[in-house]
This record gives sequence, C-alpha cells and structure tokens, in this order.
Amino acid sequence: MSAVPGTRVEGTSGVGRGRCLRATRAFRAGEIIETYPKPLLALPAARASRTTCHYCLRYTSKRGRYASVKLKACTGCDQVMYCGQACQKAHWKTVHRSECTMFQHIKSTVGKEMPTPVRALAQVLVLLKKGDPATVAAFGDNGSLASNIEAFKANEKRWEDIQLQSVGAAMYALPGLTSPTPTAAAAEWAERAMRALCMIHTNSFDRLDPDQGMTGVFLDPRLAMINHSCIPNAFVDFQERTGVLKAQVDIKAGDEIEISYIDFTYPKTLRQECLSMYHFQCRCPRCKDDLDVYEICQMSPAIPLNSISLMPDLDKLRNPAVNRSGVPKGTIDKIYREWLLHKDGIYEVPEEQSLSVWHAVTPLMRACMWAVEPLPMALSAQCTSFVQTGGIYYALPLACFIATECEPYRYVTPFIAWRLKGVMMIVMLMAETARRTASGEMAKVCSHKKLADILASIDQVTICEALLRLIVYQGSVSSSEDSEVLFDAKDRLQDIESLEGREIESALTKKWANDPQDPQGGAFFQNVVLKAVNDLAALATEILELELMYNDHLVRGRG
Ligand SMILES: C[S@@+](CC[C@H](N)C(=O)[O-])C[C@H]1O[C@@H](n2cnc3c(N)ncnc32)[C@H](O)[C@@H]1O
Repeated sequence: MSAVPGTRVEGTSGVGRGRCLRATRAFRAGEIIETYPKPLLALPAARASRTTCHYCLRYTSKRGRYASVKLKACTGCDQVMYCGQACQKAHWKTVHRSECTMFQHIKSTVGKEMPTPVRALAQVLVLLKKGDPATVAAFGDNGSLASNIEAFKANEKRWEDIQLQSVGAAMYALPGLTSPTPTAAAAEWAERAMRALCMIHTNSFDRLDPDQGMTGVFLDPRLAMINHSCIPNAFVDFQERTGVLKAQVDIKAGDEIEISYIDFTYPKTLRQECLSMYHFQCRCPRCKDDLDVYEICQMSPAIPLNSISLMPDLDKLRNPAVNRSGVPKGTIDKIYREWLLHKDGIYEVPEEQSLSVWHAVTPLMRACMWAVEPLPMALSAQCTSFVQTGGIYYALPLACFIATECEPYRYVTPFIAWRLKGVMMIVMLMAETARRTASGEMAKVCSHKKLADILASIDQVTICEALLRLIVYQGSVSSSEDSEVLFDAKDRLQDIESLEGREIESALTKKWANDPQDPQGGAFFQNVVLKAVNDLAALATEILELELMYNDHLVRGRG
C-alpha cells in the first residue's frame, strides 16, 4: 500500500482495534485529508440501479445537477445503466466485461435484481477468478482486508445469510465451478466467497445521500483502514465515483483519524445494534458514559464554526436549555423503542395514530431535549406529513425549528451535509409559501393568524437569497467540487439574481456573504434573516399542538 502524504496506516490486523489511519500533519476542519478515486467496489444500490449511472454513480433526479442526464442500458445485459459512452467504456474496462454475461444469465433465469451485497460479491468473484491484481491483493487468500469471519460464524442467523448469499453470488459468477457435483475447487471457492462477503460487510461504506438515503456501496482498501468512533473527527463525502475523506473538526498531527460507520446521533442501544455487524464494542466517550447529543455538543471543538450559521449564539450551544431531570439516562432507549412501535402513525388518519407517536416522545419534549433522537425523526416526519397533506405553511415553522433547535446540537459542524440540507429545506418551503402568499392562496388556506402575519411581513425572496448564500459559504468550506446541495444552492441563487427590481436587497445579501463580520452585513443577517427564521421556529410547538389537536400538556409540560 503506497504511503499518501498526510496520513499513515498503523497497527496490526486482528490485534486490538487492528490497523488505523493516523494523521501525519494537522488538518483544518473542512480540509480534504485524502481522496479515493479508484475504489475496488462502487455500485449503486439495487433499488436505484435503473436511475443511476453504474460507473460515475450520477443519479437522475427531477431538479438539480443531474436533471438533464439521460441513462441508457448496456445493450448486452440490459441490467446496468450509463450516462454516456465514456462511462460505459470505463466501466467495461474496470469490471463490466467480466460480468456482462453473468447479468444476461441472471436476467434470463431469475428475472430480477440481485441484492446489492450479492451483486458486489459476484463482481469480486469474477475479478478474483480473472486474477485482477488489486482485487486479489484485497480479497484474495492472503488479502489485506479484515474479514471478522470467525465473529460472523459465531452468529448463527447471520452466518446462514452469509452462506446463502455467497452460494447465490458464486452460482452466477462462477458457473462452471458450482456444478451439482461438489469438487475440491468448488469447496475452495465457496469458502473464498463467504470470506469475501464478510470482507465486504466489514469494509464497505454505504454511500448515503441526505435526500435519497442509501444510494450505493463503496469499498476502497485504504479507506477501509479507518476505525469508527461515535465522536468522529472526519467524514466521507462522495463525489460521483470518488470518495473524499474530510476533517470534521481540526485534527492535529498524530491524531487517529476516525469516522462514524453509523448515524452517531442515534441512542446508544441502536448504535450498538448498527455496529454489531462490525463485531466490536465501541468505547468512545459517547458510548462509555452514554452521553447525549447536548453533552457531546458542549465539548465539541466545532462550536466556534457556528458563528456563521443559523445558530450563531454560541452560548446556546455551550449551555443548552434542557432539563434532564424527567429523562434519566437509560430511558432514552425505552422512548426510542416505544416510538418505533408507533412511528408510521404520523402519516395516518385518524389522528389518534399520529398522537401515539407524540405520546411516545413526550418526555423528551417536556425536557426540551429536541435534539435527542427519536424526537428529531418525529419532527422531520411531521414536516414531511404536513407537506404531503397540503399543510405546507405548517411545515415551514417546523423546518425552521429543526434547523435551529435540533440539527446544530446533533451535527455541531455547520458544513455537514445534513445541516446544509436543513437550510435548503427552509429555502424550498419559503419559496413555495412566498408563491402562495403572492397569489392570495395563503389568506384562504392558512388559519394560523400569527403565522400568516409573519409570512405577510417578511421578504421571503431576500431571506431565501441569504440562506442560499449561507449554504454556498458553508458548503465551500468543505467541498473540493460542488456537492448536490451546493450545486442546487448556486442554481437557485442564479434564479433569484435574475429577478428584476431587487438590486438593493441583493447587494445587501452579497455584502453579508462576502464579509459576514462586517457590522452592516451582520446586522442585516441578524435582523432580517435570523429574526424571521427564529420567529417562525417559535411557532412550531404551538402549531403541533393546534394542528394535531393536542392536549397542550404534551408539549409544554404541566407548568
Ligand atoms: C473498516 S475496518 C477498519 C480497519 C481495521 N481496524 C483493520 O485492521 O482492518 C472495520 C473493523 O475495524 C475494527 N474496528 C473499527 N473501529 C473500531 C473501534 N472503535 N474499536 C475496536 N475495533 C474497531 C472492527 O474489527 C471492524 O470490524
């Protein structure tokens, strides 16, 4: 493995935490630590396989960066899609020439998509069989990747799945070897397939998109050297086929680089469940002392980065106004389980179904622990439910509330994609409510007087412009190239800039964005943008009570 400046691999596989990646120099928050442009595996998720280019992994969507991308299927197997000839050629060279016949066979016999890990394994097996050097070095009999195979075997149910999936992949990838009469070679390949699947589970990363969810699987042997922490100092972004490792906070030379394999804001037992696939006990302080998001936030070195964000009041991050007395440690997991039982009720009628969700999370609301899961998930689901059922006006205060009361505590670093998506959600809802306000529709539909008054009094377009500039500002801190949300923000900014008669407002937002420390720009952001967002956010709990015909004790407590 070649040494890359800035980091080195240390440790021994299978001993303690095994190998790890260590910084050999300091990195600033947002800085790129290293990139992985030639992954061994980069596949779209099975459910996205008709809408994603199988080489560059661009996915088609209605709006945004790839809206105009038209995908064409491989004429051989009709199973993989490409956005153009360059991608088709590159994919053919990388892997598809070895798997196209296999996909044709699968299509004619099974007739449906293989699950993503099986497809990934089949790809590894055809390349192993062919003797592809990089694949042999990682997955071969003396391959570099950790497999944790003994730990997988110890879990009967999981091992059964591994065996089944391995047989399925081997059947298609190695048709001659898995004939009905077992041979020594077939047994060897079966063993190899099971080990390779354990390696895939241990070392691959889900490509997670805040909008689309799981969009694919990515495996690079060097990226696979990074250990997990629920208080990570780095994160991985994906730009098309390239994985990009970035610093989430300032990192010192000599620090171990750690990412989170899971959503680190989940409650402890859920995190442990998600991590069980990796077969280790996490001993980070969040796990050891069962610290909640507020406690982690208070000690985060990323707090000062929020001075240009929707939460510039750093004291609020350092001293959150929560009252834990009603929610002793350990009860959060119980609340989470209770919420799981009822969570889908939020989208259902009659209201009692939805109310059971809120009953489950009531202790967290009373303690003002808005950032502690499952409360943010319940609030986001309610926001979506309002949008889907025509209550877009009510979704806006909720989105403002989530972006100010939940996300800054959960993801303290303000350029994390989830934070930027939260700001973008406000922009999208505000643009929609502005349109309906202008057409007079709002006056007919929105019965909440205070909300209607705020919407009628604010300059939504200017606020949207400032919020988009905030996304561009924060997004640029951590992006080598435009991410989806950054591209979308720039695209929407162009639309706004093309509106006539807004020269003064536009000049103000630009002035602020060019120098957020400038007193005039700062006052504009405070008095126009933050005031509107905070005023809207302040209506969120009241709207929940009214719209859900709540007993107000649920949200506000009994005084
Ligand atoms: C992607 S690999 C990371 C590199 C690995 N340490 C190695 O030597 O290959 C994932 C595996 O590393 C180990 N690991 C990762 N994070 C860990 C942690 N915080 N504590 C203990 N083991 C960890 C677990 O065995 C896990 O299945």
